[in-house]
Amino acid sequence: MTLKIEQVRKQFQQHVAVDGISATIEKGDIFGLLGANGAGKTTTFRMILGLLDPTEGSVTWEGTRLSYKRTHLIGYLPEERGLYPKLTVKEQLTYLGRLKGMTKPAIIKELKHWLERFQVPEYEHKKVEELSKGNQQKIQFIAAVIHKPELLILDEPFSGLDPVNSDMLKDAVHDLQQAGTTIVFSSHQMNNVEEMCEDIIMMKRGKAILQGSLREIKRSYDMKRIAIRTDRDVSFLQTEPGVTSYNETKQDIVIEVENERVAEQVFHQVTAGGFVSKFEVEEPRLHDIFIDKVGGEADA
Ligand SMILES: Nc1ncnc2c1ncn2[C@@H]1O[C@H](COP(=O)(O)OP(=O)(O)OP(=O)(O)O)[C@@H](O)[C@H]1O
Repeated sequence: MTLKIEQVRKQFQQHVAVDGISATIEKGDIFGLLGANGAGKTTTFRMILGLLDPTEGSVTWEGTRLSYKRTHLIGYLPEERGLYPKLTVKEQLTYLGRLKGMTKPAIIKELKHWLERFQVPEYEHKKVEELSKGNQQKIQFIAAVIHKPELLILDEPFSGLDPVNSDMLKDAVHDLQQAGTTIVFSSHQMNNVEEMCEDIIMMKRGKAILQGSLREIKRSYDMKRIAIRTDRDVSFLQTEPGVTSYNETKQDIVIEVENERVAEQVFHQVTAGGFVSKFEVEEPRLHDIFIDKVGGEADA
């Protein structure tokens, strides 16, 4: 089961929201879609789901176009949460499960399983409006997965969740992946993306500015962070060409350098003067790559 996005473009009047995105996502992958606010992530999701027609290009699942009619194949956690506040959790999920073609006993069985798993079995008979935002999010997640979709699209699944709930959701997503579900998700929280994805696309103003395996991206990225531990004074590094930042933490001096060549140079300078107990070149964090590539400002 392959999800294929080919040269997809979406134009709203004069505005190009998505501009020539391509990606191949294999069965059982967890694929990350990153970008600042307004970069085009939700628009891309809507095209994958068949809720929006691309202006150009195509999205196919096993060679055929996805449409919301093939709804049993797809699970979607939208960014704008869409639960009915006055319905109980059971009523809500029964309604949504029926739309996905499930029988009532199957819905109840799955619902109980998920509520147990999320440690909130007592929510079955609570109205959605009585639940906190984070807990509503868990219910919305259950709504996206209750019918065991083959393709799961999660738009900002971790927003608003505390660390415990966030971990619970991550475990659930991992288990679904193990069971063969193909998962595409967006997140502004780079640590979540680092933990979960093998492949990513980073979007800016509708275009892919970085794409591929996260490991390769990090390996090839020039920006390097170095942690140094020594009793010697290395403050001369502050004005060293190629050193882009210098910070003294409690134990280490942490600097950032432009590339590997500068890292080598710094190594020779620092070690020439005597004993250094630590000199560690770390991979760049996705957070730093994001800031470097996308910048601080939103795209909208
Ligand atoms: N129906 C629409 N009509 C006109 N413009 C739209 C429409 N939908 C989205 N846009 C524009 O397309 C751009 C991309 O929006 P999109 O919602 O895909 O971004 P996003 O990456 O999901 O952002 P966020 O992280 O804030 O959710 C934005 O500039 C937005 O204003």
